[in-house]
Amino acid sequence: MSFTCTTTSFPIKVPHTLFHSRKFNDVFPKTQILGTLSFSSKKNSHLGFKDKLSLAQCSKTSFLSEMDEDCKFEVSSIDIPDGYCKELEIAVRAVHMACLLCQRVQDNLLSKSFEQVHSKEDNSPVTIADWSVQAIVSWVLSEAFGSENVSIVAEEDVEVLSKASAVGLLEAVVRTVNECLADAPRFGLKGPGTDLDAKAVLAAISRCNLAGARGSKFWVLDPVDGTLGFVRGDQYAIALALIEDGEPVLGVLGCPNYPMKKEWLGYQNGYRRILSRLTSQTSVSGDKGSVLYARKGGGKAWMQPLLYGEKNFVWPNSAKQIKVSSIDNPALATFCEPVEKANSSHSFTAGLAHSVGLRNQPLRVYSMVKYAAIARGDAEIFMKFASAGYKEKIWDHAAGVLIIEEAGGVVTDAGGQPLDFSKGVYLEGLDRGIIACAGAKLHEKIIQAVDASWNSSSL
Ligand SMILES: Nc1ncnc2c1ncn2[C@@H]1O[C@H](COP(=O)(O)OS(=O)(=O)O)[C@@H](OP(=O)(O)O)[C@H]1O
Ligand SMILES: [Mg+2]
Repeated sequence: MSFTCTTTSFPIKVPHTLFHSRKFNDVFPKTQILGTLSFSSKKNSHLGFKDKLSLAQCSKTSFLSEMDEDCKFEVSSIDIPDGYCKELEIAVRAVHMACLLCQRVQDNLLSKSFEQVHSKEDNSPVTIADWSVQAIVSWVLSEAFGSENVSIVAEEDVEVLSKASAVGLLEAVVRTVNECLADAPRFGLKGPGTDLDAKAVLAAISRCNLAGARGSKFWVLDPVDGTLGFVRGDQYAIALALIEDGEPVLGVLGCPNYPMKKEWLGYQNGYRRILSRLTSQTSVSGDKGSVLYARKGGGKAWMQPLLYGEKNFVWPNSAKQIKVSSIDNPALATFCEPVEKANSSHSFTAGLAHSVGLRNQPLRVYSMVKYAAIARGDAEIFMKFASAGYKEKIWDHAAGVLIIEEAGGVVTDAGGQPLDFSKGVYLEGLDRGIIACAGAKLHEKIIQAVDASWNSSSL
């Protein structure tokens, strides 16, 4: 028996069949069923109850006194996600609002002009959607929890927006933010009452700062992940996570162009752009867009459709549970990777795919939608091998990692270690690259293949 728990009432993991046996009830008369969860772990596999464990609530004292020598099964405490309910709901609602904001901006961008795309100091693109989403999420979280209690680490700053030459740009951001906040009541959130002025919008954006990443609890936001996909009319994501003690505890991923059904994901690079020009917004809207979320320790991940038309958002908004794929044979698996060669070596992954017998063409998708694809079971493997010297940022991974893990998958660096969110804005100490898989067996194979081919690669 192994558990460490100091409370008097605590959850335990018990093999499902044993839980329902008379023996168990005799031994633990005071147990109360909390639910059933799927579970598969090496630690428990010797029990022969690999995939179904019941979640029971016991009192520690009765547990200890009534545990007898005949009971030769392993019990350990479970991290039940009883906290963060409010945080999760607010975060999901805010991301839904951000998705609709982004859809409006993207449609406008595609139908009118690309002049609305600006360059940051590092030459990466940024649009009014990036600043507006950051302002919205920052404002909503601060209103809900009090700005003094909320620390947000996010990608954008106000440098470009604050320049005298950017007055028109700032006006566009303020307009976009207010349009979006006017919709807050539809999402069950309180709006500001009167429009925010430029000063308030800039304050909301700059309230997010990188220093927060050193704290023990902070939100991390990528307002528009995959900006290149966004400006090209393709996939992108809004990624929000809550980090506590260096680990993501909540993850929310808005994927405005990833429909509840997977069909369109495979049509890359411009298919959606063409589609959106050929069809009216209303005719395609019902089929596109989803928001995924998970809470650490819940053993469940969820997906909701975006809100359309005049409807009001009513929690849990037709949430469907999502699970990773059960495919564990590389020959049948599909792997995703970044679209741009500059962001991950396509030649290395092609060699690696060949070496493990992966036959399907890689699914090249912009943004953290790749994490969503694994969590939803639409692909089995995600690999990213950036060039030497590039340091991965926490906001590009936190939400996706948690959602995949809770959907039943595995995410580590290429050395098999969990990603470390405790060292500031970068994933410090990351070994070579990132590997996310639908299951442990596939993951093991990919890790071994990386080891076998790494030295002969040019990475
Ligand atoms: N050189 C280099 N190598 C690796 N990664 C980089 C690099 N430069 C940027 N980035 C970060 O990658 C984010 C986009 O990753 P993707 O997986 O979406 O790539 S791709 O657009 O599909 O090619 C991208 O996120 P966004 O800036 O939000 O788009 C960056 O944070
Ligand atoms: Mg990003």
